[in-house]
Amino acid sequence: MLDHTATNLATLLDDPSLLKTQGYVNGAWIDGDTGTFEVTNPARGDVIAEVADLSRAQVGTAIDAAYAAQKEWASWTGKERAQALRKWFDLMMANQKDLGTILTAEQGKPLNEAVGEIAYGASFIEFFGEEAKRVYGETIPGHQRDKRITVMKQPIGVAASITPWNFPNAMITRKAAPALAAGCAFVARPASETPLSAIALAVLAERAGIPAGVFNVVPSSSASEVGKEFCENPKVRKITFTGSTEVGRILLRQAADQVMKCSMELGGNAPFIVFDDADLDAAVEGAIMCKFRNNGQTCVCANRIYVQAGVYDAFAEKLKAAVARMKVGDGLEEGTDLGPLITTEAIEKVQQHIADAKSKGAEVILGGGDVLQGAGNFIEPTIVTGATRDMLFSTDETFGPLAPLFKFETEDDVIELANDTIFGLASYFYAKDLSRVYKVAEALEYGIVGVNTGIISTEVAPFGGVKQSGLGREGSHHGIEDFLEMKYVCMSV
Ligand SMILES: NC(=O)C1=CN([C@@H]2O[C@H](COP(=O)(O)OP(=O)(O)OC[C@H]3O[C@@H](n4cnc5c(N)ncnc54)[C@H](OP(=O)(O)O)[C@@H]3O)[C@@H](O)[C@H]2O)C=CC1
Ligand SMILES: O=C(O)[C@H](O)CS(=O)(=O)O
Repeated sequence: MLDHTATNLATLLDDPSLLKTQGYVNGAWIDGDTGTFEVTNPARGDVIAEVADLSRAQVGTAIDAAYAAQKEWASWTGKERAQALRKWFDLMMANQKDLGTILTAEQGKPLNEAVGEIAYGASFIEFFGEEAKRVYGETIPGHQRDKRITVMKQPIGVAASITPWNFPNAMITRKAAPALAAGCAFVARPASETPLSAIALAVLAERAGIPAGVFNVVPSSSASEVGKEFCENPKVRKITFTGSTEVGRILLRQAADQVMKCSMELGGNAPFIVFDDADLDAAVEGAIMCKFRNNGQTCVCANRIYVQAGVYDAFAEKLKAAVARMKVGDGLEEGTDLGPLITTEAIEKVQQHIADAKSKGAEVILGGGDVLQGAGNFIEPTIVTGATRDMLFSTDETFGPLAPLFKFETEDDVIELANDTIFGLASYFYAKDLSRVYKVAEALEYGIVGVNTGIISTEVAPFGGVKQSGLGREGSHHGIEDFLEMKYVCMSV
């Protein structure tokens, strides 16, 4: 474990100019009217930056700038917007390691995961740059001999985003890319824990020649005030949010007053099912990636692991051996598999879930949730067996390195168990029998089903949830529709 010296982030970068701490509004770098707020490295506990704390009035100014810039941006051809987005993509990839270092320093994930997130985030800009040229309309045969009907799609206007700390780059680009490709202007409010990655995106947007006012970043310590400005300002026509279902409900209620279009990527509670006929080694590998990516801090992480009785003990032993080999440490350190959790509250939630499970009869076969020594938010990964549906992790998202193993007997039993949640984002199962694969994939009530894989995230597919996991889809050619309005023209000839 590192001795937790100060991070001195700028000294770790090839291009320290990527490390800015101001807001980016209408093409200008601005300080916050309400001072600054601190950003800390969750692995070392040291303050790595003091970031501009923009006021609600300054967020309003950013919205005004976006409103003023949007019409001109929408007048560009799809190809012209595509060329600007391509330059932004190229700059992100050229600065991938620096962007990853900034991300790890403020969020904590291992550097290889952070660098991977940059490529994932950039892939949305590349993909939707291409889609900018394919916003097609249609003609419809008239309902009367003298009528002609054409349908056109136009950008919705100003879109505003609120995003979480767990993917500080990709959650912004997954929204900004389709918005800008569609001809919208964008105001991004990043999580207060991780604003530096968003600001670095603005540095590169400016270098890519994206016009002033089209892409704005408004760091702020007050999320609720910014959320209210986004929902109450009549110049904003779309709010797009990634985060907890609880906050999603707040924003939906606030947006209702203006009947604002909303995209919501909310909480999850993913089941990960291992059938008797699964390739056990593949299932263990998939469980490791699905459960421990970002140290369990993703909305698509396996939250409940169901293993059929015939392979339960073998799977538990294999998983325990694999997790025991994982290294907990500073994400900036070579060889780290599991970084810190984002806050001490996140640690307490994992410990609460472990204590609850033990009190209801679960057995800890690895770990136990002890905090590891050092200034960072480090906690040992834990596996429990004997998990049952009355335990907290059956209904609540753990959002940390806890793998609860549930035993099940039949296919019908596990489908009922898997679907018994208010959430419906991601689900996974390992099996070989083809008819079982088809039946289970159709029966799972989720927006995403991973079959014999633990990683489902890609820019080419429509990411999103059903039930209380959200509204709308991000990624794939569907993703741009959320930033377009459809209009038809009925003409008498
Ligand atoms: N479906 C998905 O793709 C994802 C879902 N999530 C879910 O989010 C949760 C974990 O992420 P977490 O960041 O803690 O979630 P939160 O919902 O607490 O925060 C998400 C964002 O919303 C902001 N926020 C908080 N309260 C308000 C408010 N009243 N009005 C406007 N904005 C607000 C936060 O700001 P600040 O941090 O500055 O307080 C942050 O930027 C988990 O439940 C996880 O499943 C997370 C990521 C992806
Ligand atoms: O915030 C998240 O958890 C992401 O949506 C998960 S993913 O898209 O990176 O898989």
